[in-house]
Order: sequence, then structure tokens, then C-alpha cells
Amino acid sequence: MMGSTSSAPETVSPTSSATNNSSHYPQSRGPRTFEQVPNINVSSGKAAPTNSNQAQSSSVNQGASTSGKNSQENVHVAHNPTTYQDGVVVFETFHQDSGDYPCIYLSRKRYYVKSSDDQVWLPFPEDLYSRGILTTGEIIDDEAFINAIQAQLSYSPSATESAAEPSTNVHNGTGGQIRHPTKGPVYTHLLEQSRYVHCFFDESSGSYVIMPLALELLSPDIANMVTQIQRRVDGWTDRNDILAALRASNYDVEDCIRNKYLTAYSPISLSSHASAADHNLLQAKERKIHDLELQLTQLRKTFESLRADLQEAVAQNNEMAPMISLLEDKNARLEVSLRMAQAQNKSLVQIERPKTAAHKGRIEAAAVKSLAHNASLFHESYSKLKKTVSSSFTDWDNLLSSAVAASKRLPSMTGLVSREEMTELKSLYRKECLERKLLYNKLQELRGNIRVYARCRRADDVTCVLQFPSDEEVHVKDVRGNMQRFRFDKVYTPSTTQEQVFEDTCPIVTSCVDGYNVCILAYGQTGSGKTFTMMGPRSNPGINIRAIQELLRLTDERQNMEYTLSLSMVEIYNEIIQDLLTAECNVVTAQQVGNNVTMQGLTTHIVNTTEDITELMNMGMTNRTVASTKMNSESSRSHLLIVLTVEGRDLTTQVRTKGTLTLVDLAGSERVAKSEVSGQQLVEAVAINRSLSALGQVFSALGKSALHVPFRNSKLTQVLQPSLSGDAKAALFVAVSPAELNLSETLSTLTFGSNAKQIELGKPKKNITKSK
Ligand SMILES: Nc1ncnc2c1ncn2[C@@H]1O[C@H](COP(=O)(O)OP(=O)(O)OP(=O)(O)O)[C@@H](O)[C@H]1O
Repeated sequence: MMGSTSSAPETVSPTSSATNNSSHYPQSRGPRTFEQVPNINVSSGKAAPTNSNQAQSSSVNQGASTSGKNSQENVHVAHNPTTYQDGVVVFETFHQDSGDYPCIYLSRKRYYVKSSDDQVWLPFPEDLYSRGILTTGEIIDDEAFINAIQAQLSYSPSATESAAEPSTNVHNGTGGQIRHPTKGPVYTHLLEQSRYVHCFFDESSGSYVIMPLALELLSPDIANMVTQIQRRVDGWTDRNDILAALRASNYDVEDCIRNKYLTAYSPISLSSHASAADHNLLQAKERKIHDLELQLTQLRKTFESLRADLQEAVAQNNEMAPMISLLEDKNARLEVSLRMAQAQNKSLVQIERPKTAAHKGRIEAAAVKSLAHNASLFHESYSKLKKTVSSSFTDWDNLLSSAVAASKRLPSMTGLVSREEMTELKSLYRKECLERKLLYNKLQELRGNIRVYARCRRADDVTCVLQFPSDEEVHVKDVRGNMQRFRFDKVYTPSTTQEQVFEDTCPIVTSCVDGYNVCILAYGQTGSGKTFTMMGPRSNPGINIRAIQELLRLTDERQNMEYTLSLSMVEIYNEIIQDLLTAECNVVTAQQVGNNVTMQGLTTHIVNTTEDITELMNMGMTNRTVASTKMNSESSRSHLLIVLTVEGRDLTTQVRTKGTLTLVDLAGSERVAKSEVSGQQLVEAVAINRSLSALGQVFSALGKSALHVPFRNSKLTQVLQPSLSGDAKAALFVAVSPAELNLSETLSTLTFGSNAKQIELGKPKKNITKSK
């Protein structure tokens, strides 16, 4: 059933804390961190306050715990309200016949939200206690969390009325007061969404509004930061420019200066929308850096090994020095021995007088022989010594010369990478890392954004006035001849096929199998191709059929899961919701239960095969035509919603998931003035205009992260609330015509899409529960 999902959000808002249905409550939840401190936002909290029946069935408990979390819902009698000690914040719900109010008890005071439309926290009136009962939700004693809640209560205008003096600098310098040029003194606050957003509280709209640069510079804290950066970065004088950079750095002065340095002194800009050429250039540079780094590592290795060799040679030389002197010493001693032997020989010749000439000849021969032997021994030893010494010197010389040659070679090799080039490459590398980080963060942020695709329909008989410079851009000249440029997540030209369109949407669509709420909308003027994109002809189906077929295939494929798919189909015509899967097109009422919307009396049909879907869709489309004929209207003047609910159960873990896929073919968006209609057609056109403008206001409020999102301004937005609130994934197709005749509608449609692209829905959440 559309919008009846009661999910368990990861971040807890005051309303959700007090009212989670225990059967859908996650089994384990991590500790609450400061980042999870909720904005006190009645309408954006996902879980609905429990109705009085649920509250009545809870157990009565007067003595609620006052520390830590209490996931049990306790009921206490309202005219004797429980009080709590200081240092805790208690989320409660006040149940009475006319509806439920979310309440907060903090510092011995109780606040409540009377109307979720105006989001104002009011002091709880004494006389109200006797008219209902209070149930206690979570009790938190985390100091940072309590301070954040206190700060937000301080900013609630009615809550501040009862406070003595409004604080001018709350939340460690993140809030303050400035004098708005037209609105007078306004309170400002640095709201933390996925990053800090500096806002002021606009009493006329009752919401926080993002501050323009000029206004933000009036805040003394911000002005101080800007002056600090101005002083530290030479030549950076444009204060608006500095503030813009400061915002991009999430108000981190050091980060801002670092990013400025990198962008100003680096040849490549840090644009997160780098073109394909920039991307290729970056990749080529990255490869070059990688190669050069490898070369450098190799060179360092060679140098280190040569240096080691050189050190070894020097050490060997030092070791050899004593050996050489030893050998020289030995040599000297041998020479002395030789000389002594020669003298001895001489004296022997003189002493041993030969008796005969033959005797003299023998003595002389023996002496010569001994001398010759000694001399040859000496020569042998001398030449050995010489060889050793000279080979040592040769080794040492070789080592030395190779070390010298290597050290000569080194500068020529490192010259491959000049010092400047190296510095540039290093800075490029660092910047590239930073850019990758920025892109990654961007991607993370984008995950929570609504995806917007533009599609230009095919029309062979007209000249296309749109230009498609890339698959993310579309350019079109306005009536004054000025080129208007629009950027989307993807732009589809007239030649794009239905398969290609579905390819990009498929991952979002299929995530509903994992428990996400997914919504796909088609917006554009009549005849621009919305129905072609969503439903498509039988022979060439669009997203609706392809998506449901894909979901059937996926659910069939998962062996360990048991899935049930059910389908509903409604149309909203002149603010009346009709069930297209009943023969009489029964009127259905949208009922607000807290922050959820359910459609009372809507039929849902289980689907198992493609044939089931085709049959139901045909039935719905036939009923739509019959209904529109009865009312004498055209079916294209109503909004068509197909809601597919996918409920899964893991057969092993018993974890249950529930996701919904809402496929919306909106009525034509052309303006009343242009269509020049009257009578019933005028009533239709006014209803369409009203609901589409309500959709635009919802997008705009979501884009500004306003505390109040006006979902209740039309049936369409009311029914779509669960699909566009915090935990959903959404894609918007803006359909345009290529013809010059439709230029102004085309521009207005593309602008609508551009505005929707600013929206952050927050990180999508799965709807998972565990069976007992
Ligand atoms: N991309 C396309 N390729 C071929 N034909 C297309 C394409 N887009 C639309 N058409 C054709 O243009 C005509 C009008 O398209 P379609 O009915 O989808 O417009 P629409 O925006 O849904 O209009 P309405 O608001 O009246 O329902 C149809 O005949 C459709 O088949």
C-alpha cells in the first residue's frame, strides 16, 4: 500500500524516537553521535507518531528510567505528567482524540509541536495535560546531543519568547544575529546538514533560509574567518570569493587556504566537473608520474648499491694497508738476508781455501747454486707480494672508477626529471589526490540527491533547437538569442533508445528489492514524451514495464529470499485520487498518519509474472480512458501513479525488507495563459498547475533544506511524501520537445529540472526489520 511503510530510520528525529512501531524497530542501533543530532523537523522525520490506539495498548509505567536509552514505549497518565532530572532529553508523544503531538522534555520544561505545518516548538500548556496521555520514547543523556537540541529549541521563535533573552552567539560561535538589509535583525545559525550551511531564520516564511554571500559577510564570526584568510594569503582580496571558497571548505580556514594554494599555483583547475579531455590529461599525467616514480625508485636502488660497493672498496683498502706494510717490511728483511747471504758466501769463499783446483771449482759451484736458489726464492716471494698488492690496487681502482662513473651517471639520469618538473608532478599528484577525495565526497553527497535526466523526444519533421555538447549538457537559445546552458545527470538526445534510457535508471529501480523507497517521475509539457518514456508503446516499452520485469527477474534469481510483489495504480485528476484497478475507479482518500500517508481503500494486486503485470496495466489504462471519457477529460490531464511494493524475507536470517517503486507520469506542465482554456478545461489546468507548483515548492523547500516542506499543498505531493522524504531515492525525467514552437515551455521545463537537481534527500535508507 502506497506510503504505508513504517520504516526505522537510522538518524532519529524527536518524532520518530517517540513513535517507532516496535515490530519495525531495528534490533541493534549504534550509539548516537553528534552528527546524528536531528534538526527538530516535524515533517521530515520518517517514522510517524503512533496513533492513540497504539499508545493505549502500551504498558503503563510511571517511573521511567532517566539514563541511557529506553527503547520501550512507556505510557504515563497525562494529567499527572512525569518529570525527569536535568541532564537528559526525553522524546515523548502526546496522544489525544484530535491527533498526536510530538513532545520534548528538557531542563524541566516540556515543548510540543502543535502543527506539523509550521514546525514551531511551543511550551506545553498546562491545561492540555487533562485532554490526553503522554507516552515516553527515548531518553538520551548525551551532553553534546542535549546541547544541540537546546540550541535548536532556542532558535524556535516561540520557544525563545519564553526565554529571558535570545542568545546572540549560540552553539560555540555557529549562531548569531545580523541586521538583514530588509528584514531587520535576524537570527543566524550554522546548520549542519551533510556539511555546514549558514542560514538565517526568516520569520515571514517560518523557515531557515540559506544566506547569500553578501549577507553572510555581515556575521562577525564569518567576517573574522575571511579577514584571517585574507591576511594569510597574499593578493587574495575578494572577500566574496574567499567566503565562497570557505563554504566549499566547510568553514575550515586551514582547508580553505590549502585548497586556494593548490588551485592558484597549480596548472589544472580543481573543477569537480572536469571534462573528458581534462580527465584523459589527468590520467596520462598520472601514468607519467607512476612511470617516473618507478624510474626514480630504480635509480635510487642503483645509487644505493654503488654507494655500498664504494664503501666496501674503501673498507677493503683500509684493511689491506697493514698487510701491504707487512709485505714491504718482509721484502726489506729479505733484501737484508740476501745481502747477508752474499757477504757470507764471499767470506766462505775466502775461508774455505780450496786444496785443489777441482775442489775450488766444486766449492764455487755449490756457493753459486745456493745463491741462485736463495735469489730465486726471494724473486718468487717478491713477485707474489707485488702481484697481491697490485691486484688489491686494481680491485680498489675498479671499484673506485665504477663508483665515480655511477656518480657521474646519476645526475644525467635524474636529469630525465628536472627539479621543476618533479615539483610540478609532485604538486599535481597531491592535487590529484585531493581532487579524487573531493570527487569522492561529491559522489557520496550525490548519492542522496535526486537524479535528474533530460530527454528530448524524437520528431523527424522539425528542426531541433537544442544542442547537446556532451551527454550531461544541453544548450538552448532563448527568445532573446542568449544561450542557456543546463547540466543534468544525463541528457538523452532524440536518437536515444528506450533500452539506453532504462540502462541508467535500472540500478535505482532495482534497489527497491533491497528495501529502498524509489520514485521515478516524468515531467514536461503535453506531447513532450513523458508517457513514451514511462509507459512506451507495447512494441517498445518504457521504464514502467522494463522496471517491473527487471524486479521480477531479480526476485526470481535470489534463491535465499522469498519475495511478494504487489501492484497498485491510481490517477489524480482535479485533486481526486481514483483507484484504476477497480471497475468503478473507486475514489481513494489520502490519510495523513503523523508523517506518513496512506491511501484508504486502495486495492493492491499480487504479481508473479510479466503477464500479470501486462494484464493489470491494461486494465488500469482502460479504466483510465473510461474514467476520463465519463468526466469528458483527456487522460493526459491527470497524473498517473503506479506503485509496486516489494516485500522480501531472508529464509536464513528472517530479515524482512520492504521497498516501493513509485512510477509517476505527471500531467502536462504547460501554463494556463498559453493554453487559453476555459470552463472545465480551465478547472483541470488550474488543478494541474496547482499540483505541479506544489511539487516545485516541495523541491524548492527540499533544495533549501527548509524545516518545513509543504507536502500537504496538493494531493500529488501528499501522496508522494514518502517517496520524496529523507530516506528515498528519486529520479526525475524532464521531457522536452525539439521544436522551436515549444521553446518557452522547453526552457521552463529545463529550469524546473535544474532546480530539482539541487535537492539533497539525504542518504537513502533501507526499510529492514527482523522477524521474531
Ligand atoms: N523518444 C521518442 N521517440 C519516438 N517517438 C516519441 C518519442 N517521445 C515521444 N514520442 C511520440 O510523441 C508523441 C507524444 O508523446 P507522449 O504521449 O509520450 O507525450 P506526453 O508528454 O506523455 O504527453 P501528455 O502530457 O499529453 O501525456 C507520441 O506519439 C509518442 O509516441
